[in-house]
This record gives sequence, C-alpha cells and structure tokens, in this order.
Amino acid sequence: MAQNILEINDLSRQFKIGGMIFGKKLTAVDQVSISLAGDKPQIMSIVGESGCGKTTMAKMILQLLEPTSGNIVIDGVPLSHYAKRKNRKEFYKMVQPIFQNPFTSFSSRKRVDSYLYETAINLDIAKTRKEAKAVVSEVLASVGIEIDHVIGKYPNQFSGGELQRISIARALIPKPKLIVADEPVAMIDASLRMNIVNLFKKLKDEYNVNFIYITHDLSTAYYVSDYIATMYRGNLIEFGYAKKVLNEPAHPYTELLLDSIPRVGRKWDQDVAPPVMESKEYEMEGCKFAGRCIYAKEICHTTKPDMIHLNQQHKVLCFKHNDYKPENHIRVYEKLDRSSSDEFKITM
Ligand SMILES: Nc1ncnc2c1ncn2[C@@H]1O[C@H](COP(=O)(O)OP(=O)(O)OP(=O)(O)O)[C@@H](O)[C@H]1O
Repeated sequence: MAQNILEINDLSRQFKIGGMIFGKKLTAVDQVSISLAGDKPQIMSIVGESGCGKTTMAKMILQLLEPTSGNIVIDGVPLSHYAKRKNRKEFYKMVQPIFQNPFTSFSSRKRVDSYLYETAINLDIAKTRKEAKAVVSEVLASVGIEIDHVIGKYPNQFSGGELQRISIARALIPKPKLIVADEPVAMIDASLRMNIVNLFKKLKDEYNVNFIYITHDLSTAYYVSDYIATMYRGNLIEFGYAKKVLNEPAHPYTELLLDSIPRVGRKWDQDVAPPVMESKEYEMEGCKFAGRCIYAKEICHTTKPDMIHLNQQHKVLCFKHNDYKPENHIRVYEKLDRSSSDEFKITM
C-alpha cells in the first residue's frame, strides 16, 4: 500500500486576541487529525463557514504559519524538514499554493510570461528560457490557454477567471504532489466557478496531483471532492468520502449545510451563521455547535465530544453517535422534526 500523501496529526493553532493584559487565546484549529491515502490522486475539500479555521489550516500546510502543536507529514516527510532554508526549494516542488485573489499572486509590473519562465527556472524545471517556454506552454495548454495569448501581457490585461487559470498553470510547473487552493473561486464570476473547479478534477489525473480545496461553497465542493472535511469553530467535525458525507451526513452541522446544495456560489455564512456567536462558540466547554444543534442534549453543552469512527473512512465529532455500532448501524438519537424549532429554520 502506498504511504499517505498527507497526514495531519493532532494539529492546533492558537492566536492571542484582545489586549496584552485582558487578552485571551482563541484556538483557531483545535487538535485536527486527517490522513489522505496516497494510492491515487485525491481532491479533499475543507468546508465550513467563515471563521471556522480553514485558512489557518491552509497556512499551516503551506508553512506560512507555525502550528502551536501537532504536525503535518507530506508524502512521508514531516514539514519540519522543509523549514530549513536549504530545503525550501524542495518544498515548493512538492507543495504549491493557489490563492483567492489571482491579481495578488502576480506582480502588476511584471509580464506574466516572464514570471512563469522564472518560476520554471528557479525551481530547476528548466535551465534555459527556451526550455522554460516549452514547460510553460504545456501547463498553460492544460488549463485551456495558449501561450501566445499570454506572451507580453501584464496581469491587468487578463480577466480574473483567466488569471486564476494562469495561476493554476503556474502551480503545475514543478509537477507538485499537493496543491493547496484557498478559496480559489471566491473572487471569480459565479458563471465561471465550475469551470475552474472542474479543472482540478481533470488535472489531478493528468498531473497525478492531490488538491486541498478550501471553500465556503459546498455546491462546488460537492461536484469535485473525493473527500470532505467539515470544520466548525476550529474543530474537524466530520471527515469521510465525499459521497458518503454528502449523502448521509453524520454531523447535524453538515446536515444543516447540505440544505444549501446545489446552488453554486451561495455562501453558507449568508445562510446559517449568526456571526455574533463566533467568539462565544470558540470558548464553549462542550460541543461548539451545541447552541445551534437541534439534537443537543445536556452533555453536549458540558463535555467535549470524542471523534467517533463510523468506519475506516468516515468519522464524526458528535455525541449523537457515541453508541454507534457498525455491525447493527444503531443511531441512538431520534431525529427531531426540524420544523418544530424556529431557531434552526434556514432562510433560503
Ligand atoms: N492572525 C490572527 N490573529 C488572531 N486571530 C486570528 C488570526 N488569524 C485567524 N484568526 C481567527 O481564527 C479564526 C479562524 O480564522 P480563519 O481565517 O482560519 O477561518 P476561515 O474559516 O478561513 O474563515 P474565512 O473563510 O472567513 O477566511 C477566526 O476567529 C479568526 O478571527
């Protein structure tokens, strides 16, 4: 069996918020563990509404932020190996980012083709400009853009969608094992979002590359993901095969979110998250979702739930499944009638 392409082990990140004296700590990512098999390329979406810790996770995987505790291993190599300056190039060959705003990924005063050639040369993929041009031409073709359309142009001469496709091409130059795309379609015209996300599906097999797709938008995640990780207030609350999680959500929060599918571009935070609850929920003793959960019992408000493994590929952080037994599929909580609780009604 191939080794895991990604292992996230008990990963946490705290931030100090407030003043020096009365400040407190916010655990933006709280003991998250995820592993992703390396036998074939995968797309794992990390989904959740604003402020749940997605970007903090992405930044730790991209080594832009140090974990407070826990560690990350990519294709058998701990990220700490790449922290040394001499190993940085090795890291960029292995892991590449795609950010939300393609216009900030390119210098506005530099021609886009020069930038792409430099990437190929700096990462030792090409020795000469001629070789670099061949590499760049190939990756651009993979995202549906001809090199002649790019030559001599500056970033502002492209549309947002085009420039995002070019930044995907740039990420492919070193043929990385993992691409971390943090909200890559959030700033793209809604009509073009699926085109970009569908590219991930095509490229994962063409380039044998894994994607971590971070998004608010469950509808795009729905179409491309092999795995889905749902986060809520820093906790990983559900992880599993996308089809399984989306067809039979085990966590009440995933269930709630699924009510917004399939409407491409709709953000959950417009639908379900009262932002005033964010900091209060981060501090909650028990399950952070308890205040909004239609199944919540007393224990949910007082005690942290354990991660329950429903099977090898599906786990959930919820007391609802504490007595789950795979052999007889017992679910101990009776499903409540949602319509009986005004508090949890979702406005569409
Ligand atoms: N540098 C920081 N200092 C203090 N708090 C931070 C910092 N970065 C993030 N946070 C807090 O950590 C929590 C998680 O933030 P994060 O940006 O990871 O969430 P997110 O799910 O990516 O949200 P969004 O989709 O809005 O970007 C939030 O409450 C945020 O305010």
